[in-house]
Amino acid sequence: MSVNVHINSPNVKYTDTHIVSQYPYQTTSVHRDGNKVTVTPRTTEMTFSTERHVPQLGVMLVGWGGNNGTTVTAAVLANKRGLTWRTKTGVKKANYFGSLLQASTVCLGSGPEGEVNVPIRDLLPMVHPNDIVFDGWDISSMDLGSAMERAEVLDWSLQEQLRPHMSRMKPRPSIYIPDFIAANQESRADNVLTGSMAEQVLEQIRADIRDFRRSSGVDKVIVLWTANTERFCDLTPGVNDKAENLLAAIQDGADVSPSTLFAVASILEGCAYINGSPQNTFVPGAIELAVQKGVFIGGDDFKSGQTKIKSVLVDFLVSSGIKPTSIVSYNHLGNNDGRNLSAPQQFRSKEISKSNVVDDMVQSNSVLYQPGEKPDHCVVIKYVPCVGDSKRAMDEYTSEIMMGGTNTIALHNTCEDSLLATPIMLDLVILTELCQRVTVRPQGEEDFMSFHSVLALLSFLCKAPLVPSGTPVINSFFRQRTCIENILRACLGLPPQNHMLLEHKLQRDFLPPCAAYVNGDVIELYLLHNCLDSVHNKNKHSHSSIIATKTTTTTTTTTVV
Ligand SMILES: NC(=O)c1ccc[n+]([C@@H]2O[C@H](COP(=O)([O-])OP(=O)(O)OC[C@H]3O[C@@H](n4cnc5c(N)ncnc54)[C@H](O)[C@@H]3O)[C@@H](O)[C@H]2O)c1
Ligand SMILES: O=P([O-])([O-])O[C@@H]1[C@@H](O)[C@H](O)[C@@H](O)[C@H](O)[C@@H]1O
Repeated sequence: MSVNVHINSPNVKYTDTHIVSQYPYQTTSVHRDGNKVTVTPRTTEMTFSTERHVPQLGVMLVGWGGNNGTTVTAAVLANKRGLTWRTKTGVKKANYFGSLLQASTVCLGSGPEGEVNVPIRDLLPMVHPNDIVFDGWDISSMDLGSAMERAEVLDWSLQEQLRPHMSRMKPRPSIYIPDFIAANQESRADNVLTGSMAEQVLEQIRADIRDFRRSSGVDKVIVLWTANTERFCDLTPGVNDKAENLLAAIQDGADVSPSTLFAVASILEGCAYINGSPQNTFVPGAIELAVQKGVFIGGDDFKSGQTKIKSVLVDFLVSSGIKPTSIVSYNHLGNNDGRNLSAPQQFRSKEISKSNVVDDMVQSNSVLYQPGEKPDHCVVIKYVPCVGDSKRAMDEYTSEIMMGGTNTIALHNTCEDSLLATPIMLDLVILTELCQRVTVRPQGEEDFMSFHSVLALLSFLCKAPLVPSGTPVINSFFRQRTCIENILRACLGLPPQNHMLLEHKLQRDFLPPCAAYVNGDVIELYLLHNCLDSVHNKNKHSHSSIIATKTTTTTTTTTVV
């Protein structure tokens, strides 16, 4: 059941069309001079505005017939229909476990009932995954019912219920340039476009997007790449360094990857484009084109299992003052992704995205690491057909501890790769769509502005976060998650989650700065304003004048206590 979160505060205004919040954005400016560090707090008053109308969202998947593409489509259908199915361990029910937005919660504060936690999806008006309409392309012509069977991800008793619906879905013919993916994929390629690169991209793919938007009646379309991992492409001045050069290169049929071609077509159609694979799809020319058109792009490479754990474990170790000195990540998998990754150039793309995920955490701790010092880090991926989509990940983390000690953590993690990736795909498109409805006006600015076209907020969901030039790349799991939570809180005028719980740490009866009361399915939040330094204490030595603004269903009362 969803929860209706309503913020009672003079700093938040609910109009018919928008939620408008006033938000003091507090940061610090730091200057180091030798071993002296000067820290200057800064506050910038911001106005956040979020459109309340949730559009009908269409998602076009590149690689729709693959394990992830079929599984996400099946999962949404199963949830939408409330399907259950019998397995050897009992009856299973469709759900969205693994989704940050659908299956994880945030604490809104505390009240008479204690802490109140609600699903992230209930913080702001968001697309519900059940309402997403799918379409897409694949170089394999197999219908989605048969492709779901080929994927061998979902229980057969569920597949039987879904097959009549999935079999009617047929991937559109796609752009196929064999040199970018493993040669072993050629046997699938029976559904490919012909004609020049420009005709395929600037005419057919763009026409497909327009056709889907018209025929499905969706309000907006987001394109997501979940096709095979490509080799990296060369960054070539005059070819992909600028938007105009990239468009010219496409006209000339130059060395442009299918994933970049889909990016260009999507951007030109005004559709956000997300890259779920590790290759360098977003060449400088594609990024420039997205900025010019004011279209969101995001990626790279879904962060689903082994790497997600790495971004947690290394954060835990380094934040605990323990020094990882060696990280060995081995995994084997037997799905078609693993088959494609068995080719050296495709493996190299994945090795890069899986290897850089600890850099920010390591570089943050100069007590443990000298400048430039890093743990040994080895990534191995092997293709073992027998295990199918049930990837086996084995990791060994060796760390230095106190007084020359050594700590070794060994993990064995069996991931149903596609069942870990598909909730992430849903979070990516739903978060992107929400960000398309958020604008911000910093104090002193005339107009509201959108987030930068390179949507860094998606970092939590990606192994190799794409960020605007000059922006720090954050891989730490908890920093990434807190970033999303606090930005959503800012849209509601709520302060960042600080976990201080001072109301429980001071030897006084201290009213929480943000009180939450559960009233049926409505969560009422009470923000205390002008909360002064002094508070009541039990022997009444100090004066208190906390102003609480409380809006009840009928009247607004301001109480001075
Ligand atoms: N846990 C995960 O599953 C996970 C995590 C992170 C990243 N990824 C990445 O997601 C992608 C998809 O993974 P998967 O397990 O679904 O792989 P998959 O091989 O099952 O599916 C990929 C699909 O893309 C199709 N394809 C290849 N080239 C295409 C093109 N040019 N146009 C359209 N379709 C094309 C293939 O025919 C195939 O159906 C891979 O790049 C993988 O590395 C997966
Ligand atoms: O689990 P994770 O590391 O996030 O990501 C997975 C890799 O471990 C695996 O080797 C690869 O085949 C998958 O495509 C996915 O990238």
